[in-house]
Amino acid sequence: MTRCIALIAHDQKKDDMADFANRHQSVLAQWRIVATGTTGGRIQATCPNLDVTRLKSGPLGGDQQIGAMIATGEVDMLIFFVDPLTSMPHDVDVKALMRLATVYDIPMALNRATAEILMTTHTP
Ligand SMILES: O=C(CO)COP(=O)(O)O
Repeated sequence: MTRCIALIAHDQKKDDMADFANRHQSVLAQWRIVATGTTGGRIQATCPNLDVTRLKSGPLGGDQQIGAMIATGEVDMLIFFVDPLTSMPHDVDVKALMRLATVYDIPMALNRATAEILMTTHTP
């Protein structure tokens, strides 16, 4: 079964995520991709050939959905470009997602430098 990668970016990091997805399009195409709603929309607009399953927007439960998918073994790797300089109403959801990625010990990149490494070291 194709392994699944989750892609998420906070608003200030969405340009970065769109660029990242564009540059790694051929590798990402080998994964099943899930994303929070707005991030997924940006990725699809930049990379129309990628098949992206869009969940709810982060503040409306998208982080929690991805956390649940980690808990059920449906998400194998998380790339989350976080904005460390803006406070978020759904900060508790973000923390819960990171906690579950840690509990289930899946590869998790929270910035681009680490995401770049995961793209070269982890295959679906
Ligand atoms: O807020 C987010 C993650 O916490 C991202 O959600 P969106 O991709 O819907 O903006």
